[in-house]
Amino acid sequence: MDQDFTKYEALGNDYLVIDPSAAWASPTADTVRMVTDRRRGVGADGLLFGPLADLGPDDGPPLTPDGGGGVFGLRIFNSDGTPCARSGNGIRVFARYLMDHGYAGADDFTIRTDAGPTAVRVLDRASGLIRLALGPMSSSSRDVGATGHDRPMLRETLRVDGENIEITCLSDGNPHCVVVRENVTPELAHALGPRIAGHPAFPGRVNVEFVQVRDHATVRAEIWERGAGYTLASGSGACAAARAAQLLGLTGEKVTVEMPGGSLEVETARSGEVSVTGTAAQVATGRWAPDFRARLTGRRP
Ligand SMILES: N[C@H](CCC[C@H](N)C(=O)O)C(=O)O
Repeated sequence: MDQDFTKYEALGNDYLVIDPSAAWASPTADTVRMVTDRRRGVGADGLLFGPLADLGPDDGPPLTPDGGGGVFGLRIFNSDGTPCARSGNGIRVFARYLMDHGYAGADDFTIRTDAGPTAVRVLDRASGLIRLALGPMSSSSRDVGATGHDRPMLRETLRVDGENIEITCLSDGNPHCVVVRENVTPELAHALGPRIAGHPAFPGRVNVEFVQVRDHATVRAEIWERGAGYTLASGSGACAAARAAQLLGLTGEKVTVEMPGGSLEVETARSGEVSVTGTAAQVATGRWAPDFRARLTGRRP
């Protein structure tokens, strides 16, 4: 492989892809932080490690990194080094990587992450328009990782520094907390996002989506992610925003989610299955400088 890493972005949500065939070892929390650091590293919201032939003990059917069976294993990391079960933008990015690097020849394939399989359909190769089927989203507090007895988390009140905030929570493998407001801004996400993401009601932390309903088919979302902070867009966050708005009776089955980095189309089938459609694009490929590589590998250059 003539590159150590590739950088992609999906609506300004940027990811580094490291191929195990070119890696020094599996990423650790430390090395993820080093490479995603925006000043001392290459910089990204997260890191994608794959394609992998093995995801660990409860692995299910064998993965086929060569594309033979069309199932590709992927590990996702947030920029703070924590693992992340799923990423709507990251999986589209990885799908594009698989297409660009000759792993995926067909327009339909599957990417397996710690959250299970995600069905990928390439709608337009030239523009990188890709649809992901994420399955149903759960509103169960157990799936969201919230404290208290198991219950659907629709229209709950969360007390944050003396203020009562109405929240609706969902999980697609990642936990999400949706807050509907008449107007949402980056300032709101920066002010309230970290206080909800790290609230004691969510011991494993939570991704937070601030949602403004424009009309029955359009919402605007500002996002604060656990593990990455403020991002310009989030695929699973957009799904949570659209699905929560629909469950609250504010929108229909097809919703355009506008985020600072761009828009995604989210659709909920009658079965409750959620799919998301959007683009992803390659930015750069690169090589580690010898000294940086030495720090990553712990070996002298
Ligand atoms: N950027 C991702 C979401 C990452 C979620 C992650 N921050 C976590 O759950 O830990 C996306 O496009 O879906």
